[in-house]
Amino acid sequence: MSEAYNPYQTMLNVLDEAAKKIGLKYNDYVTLRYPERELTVSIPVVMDDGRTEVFTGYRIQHSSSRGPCKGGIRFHPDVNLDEVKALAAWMTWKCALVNIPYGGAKGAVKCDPSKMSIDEIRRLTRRYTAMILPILGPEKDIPAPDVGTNAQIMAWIMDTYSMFKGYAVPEVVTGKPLEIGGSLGRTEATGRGVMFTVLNLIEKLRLAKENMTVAVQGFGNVGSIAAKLLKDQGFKIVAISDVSCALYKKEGIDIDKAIFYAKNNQNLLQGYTEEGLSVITNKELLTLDVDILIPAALENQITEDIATEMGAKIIVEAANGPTTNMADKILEERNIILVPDILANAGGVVVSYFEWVQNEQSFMWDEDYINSNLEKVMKKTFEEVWQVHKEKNVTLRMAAYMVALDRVAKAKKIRGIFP
Ligand SMILES: NC(=O)C1=CN([C@@H]2O[C@H](COP(=O)(O)OP(=O)(O)OC[C@H]3O[C@@H](n4cnc5c(N)ncnc54)[C@H](OP(=O)(O)O)[C@@H]3O)[C@@H](O)[C@H]2O)C=CC1
Ligand SMILES: O=C(O)CCC(=O)C(=O)O
Repeated sequence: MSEAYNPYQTMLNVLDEAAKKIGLKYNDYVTLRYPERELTVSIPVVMDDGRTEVFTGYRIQHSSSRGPCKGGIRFHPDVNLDEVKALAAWMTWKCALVNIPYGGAKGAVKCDPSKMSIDEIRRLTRRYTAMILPILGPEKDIPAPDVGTNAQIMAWIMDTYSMFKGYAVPEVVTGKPLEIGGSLGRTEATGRGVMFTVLNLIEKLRLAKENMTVAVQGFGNVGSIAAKLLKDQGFKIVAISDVSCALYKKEGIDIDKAIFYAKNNQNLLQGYTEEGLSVITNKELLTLDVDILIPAALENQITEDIATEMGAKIIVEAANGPTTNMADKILEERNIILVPDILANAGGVVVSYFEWVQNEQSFMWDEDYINSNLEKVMKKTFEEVWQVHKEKNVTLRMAAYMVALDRVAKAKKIRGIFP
């Protein structure tokens, strides 16, 4: 991976610039350039054919200054340490930005769940959990779903942790099934937060949502739900994609039908048909002439060349880290508005926080209460970022980092650096 595309370096570049802009001296924030703790584990798993395979896993805790570390677990064949370090740091900034009492963490296992049986995934999850267990806990570090993981995997994490403790500890993980203490609204929360972000932005820009065109890259938990909720709001979703293919329809794709199809086709869009639908390339999707582009897949998708050819007027980052530093500069020069990941996709961790609070209280909130509180948090956070963006004449990404870093640096300063 070249330096420019190293997600941790991407994060550091923005962090350093934000620190300068809010007047922090190097000593005031240097510790935030490093994760507090990095754990790499080798996870032996007996595969269905009797072979023992050893997988590499990580759990990175970037910061615990504002509370327990918090962040998802990714199962993906291409994960690497710097990527997980970046994802952990982005969690610190995201939790601070939406002002919930958490620090940031992220975990990952280098594996391809699409090529593994359910039993192999369960054995891998349980062994990985056992190996990172010393640094987990409801008051230490609380995992959640991310790419390649889901509520069932969170249930196995909860069960493995609880077995070691000797009693049920639902609050050790969020994004669990409802039956064991999961929260209503968590599955949809990230996509719903993306939808609120789009609505908050177009209100500021005084644009009417009806028939605004949207392209969504990635059709997993976040992308498919964001697409569905935006379609329900009156937006026209003209393009969607996953690893298997990218699809375009000028009149708008029937998202409910596409979701139903993918669910019954091993979560793949490949083979989906509709009258007027055509297959396009991933690059064509990213550069389509649409009102809004929503990257909802992985990092480093919007590179310099994509940014140069970008046809969208607005980008709302549902994925973590989809845009490189150089692409950011080009988009700014081209006056393409970009709402950054730590704001746009924060809905997931906000409802994770609600889930953790419900578990701590042994009490369940109803879905309307959860969704309306999520809407309030997303609106308030958007307003704060927008104000800094206008007052300081900086991009929305820079404004979001300035707000978040200020909160984390203050917490660190008040607590004092050891000794
Ligand atoms: N889940 C959550 O609550 C949160 C997730 N996020 C971020 O959102 C993003 C998506 O996560 P999530 O939806 O949970 O993950 P999922 O695993 O549910 O879905 C990921 C999707 O991205 C697709 N994809 C992967 N690579 C590409 C590519 N190169 N081009 C097109 N599509 C691609 C996958 O396709 P296929 O299935 O074919 O492999 C899949 O449709 C990630 O960046 C994640 O960190 C952020 C906040 C919270
Ligand atoms: O819900 C959570 O705790 C974290 C979700 C996540 O991994 C993310 O926001 O990137």
